[in-house]
Amino acid sequence: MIIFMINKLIRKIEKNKAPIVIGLDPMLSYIPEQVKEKAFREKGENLLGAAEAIWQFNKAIIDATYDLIPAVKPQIAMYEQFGIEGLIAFKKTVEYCKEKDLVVIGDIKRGDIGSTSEAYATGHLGKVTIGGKSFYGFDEDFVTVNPYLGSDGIVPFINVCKEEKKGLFILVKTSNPSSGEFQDQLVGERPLYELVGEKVASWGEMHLGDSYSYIGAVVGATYPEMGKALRKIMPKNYILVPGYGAQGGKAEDLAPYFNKDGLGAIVSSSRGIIAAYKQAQYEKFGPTAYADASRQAVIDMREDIMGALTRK
Ligand SMILES: O=C(O)c1cc(=O)[nH]c(=O)n1[C@@H]1O[C@H](COP(=O)(O)O)[C@@H](O)[C@H]1O
Repeated sequence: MIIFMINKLIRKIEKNKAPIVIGLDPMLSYIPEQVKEKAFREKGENLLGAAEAIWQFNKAIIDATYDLIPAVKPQIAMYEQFGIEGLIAFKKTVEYCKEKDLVVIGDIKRGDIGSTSEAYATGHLGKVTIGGKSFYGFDEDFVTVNPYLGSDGIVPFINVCKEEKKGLFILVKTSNPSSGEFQDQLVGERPLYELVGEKVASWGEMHLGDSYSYIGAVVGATYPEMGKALRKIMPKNYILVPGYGAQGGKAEDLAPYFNKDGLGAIVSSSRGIIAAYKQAQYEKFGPTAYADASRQAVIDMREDIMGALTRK
């Protein structure tokens, strides 16, 4: 029997005691020289070589951490910047993570009108039919989506999720400094992010896995007061919480994003994990043991967050 990915995600979070996700955002500047040199030697100092370097970099980090974590979140822009070669590295990364039984959240932040959204949803979560056969495109388990175009943009994604037993994380309140420019605007007396949160809650009620909906939300770690309010508004939606670490989000601020059952949120960190070897704290590993530094950073992040939840 195929189970909803949200149920698998929760099961893995509970098993690993780790409500965390590693963001695979491989900027070339994060990749140690020896990895780049080898890739350039083998494939050329060009788009193909760069794509090879990010793939090899990802693979080593996945190998060093997959037993500790429930999920990864590759951010597609970091691959797209290398054109088709980068997208092939994205696809290889998704496939490899799935082989390691990780839940893959494709951070693609799509949102468009109906038929175009349908094509995005098909390409990233569903399958296309060609002749008499069906083919999966990128085949992630969840994707991030932007709700600015309203239901027309979101419903095609929900339909594919229902069919494929996959899921979404819809942007509700983002972690970046200017997120308030639009998201905090009052509509009547309510900020827009709360209205979006209510809509996400109602989509969630209609699309439940076991205990939680497969329609999740994104709420940045950098706005804990808003996180607290949104937790109440969206009790059954899983919240993806980016902004921990590099953007300043702290573990002690994260407890309100979780429900009383200890579930309901998954905290994301990209640079803080994949470029850990560059931080003073992990200096002893050096660039050659970059994947070991990432493993240690995952262990530390898990302890930091679980510690804050226990003190809650
Ligand atoms: O959807 C996201 O993941 C996301 C939403 C948001 O509000 N803020 C945010 O930073 N992100 C993503 O989370 C990652 C942040 O990376 P770090 O700041 O390095 O942990 C990037 O891939 C962002 O695109």
